[in-house]
Amino acid sequence: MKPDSKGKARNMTKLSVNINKIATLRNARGGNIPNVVQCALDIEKFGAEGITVHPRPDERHIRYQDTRDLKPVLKTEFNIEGNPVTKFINLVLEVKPAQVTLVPDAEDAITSNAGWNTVKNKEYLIEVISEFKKHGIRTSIFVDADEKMIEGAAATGTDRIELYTESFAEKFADGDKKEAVKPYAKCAELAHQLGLGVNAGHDLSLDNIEFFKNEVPFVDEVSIGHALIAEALYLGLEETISRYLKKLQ
Ligand SMILES: CC(=O)[C@@H](O)[C@H](O)COP(=O)(O)O
Ligand SMILES: NCC(=O)COP(=O)(O)O
Repeated sequence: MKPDSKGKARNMTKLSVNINKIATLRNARGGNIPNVVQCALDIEKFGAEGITVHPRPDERHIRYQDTRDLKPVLKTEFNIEGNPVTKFINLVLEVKPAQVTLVPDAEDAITSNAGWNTVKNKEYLIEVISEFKKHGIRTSIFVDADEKMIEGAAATGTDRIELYTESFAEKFADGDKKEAVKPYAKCAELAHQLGLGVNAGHDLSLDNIEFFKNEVPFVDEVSIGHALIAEALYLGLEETISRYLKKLQ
């Protein structure tokens, strides 16, 4: 932990790179260019501290087989995200990543578009989370920055929450930075008090990450994909990752 400008304890925030979009590019031609596994290894070499994938039921980007191919070769933390339908649960129990992030996304969702209602789904989440934890897999659940949902998450036995940052990113882009980040800072503080680890992700970018990191305490990890891969088109993966790492120090 290092103190920030206000003297508050800050932990180091790990960068986990979501490689879904690399798989999207590969799938566009049906071959193996770019090679998703090789890209993940290079991303690790460039300093990322984790690799995130979000296999969706239609396997439009990351395929279930990709997760099996990645697991034995990755050296950093492997995080698999998804809706815990039976097929997904079985995959995670087979692959055994360091972390599973549960996301309540509908099959036809273009991307993740909501956090869990942790109060309504409490029993279901308790059941799924305990199964993953029994197998030594750290759990995280995707939630909106809503204090009731954080309290509900703590009651499920999850190790961490992932704050769904789309609304922060949207308001930040509109210029309302302070207001945008307020609920996230509150919820991260509350999660920490309740003994939960804090992750964050969705629409984070080189533009907004430093502000988020500086304003929101106790963030253990951010997972970033869409913007990072788009930025890398101009900067290259190595330079892009190095810029994120500097902003997350
Ligand atoms: C959980 C989350 O926030 C998503 O951003 C996600 O993992 C990205 O998924 P797509 O690549 O399918 O948009
Ligand atoms: N968990 C969020 C994630 O993995 C990446 O989201 P995005 O940067 O692609 O929006």
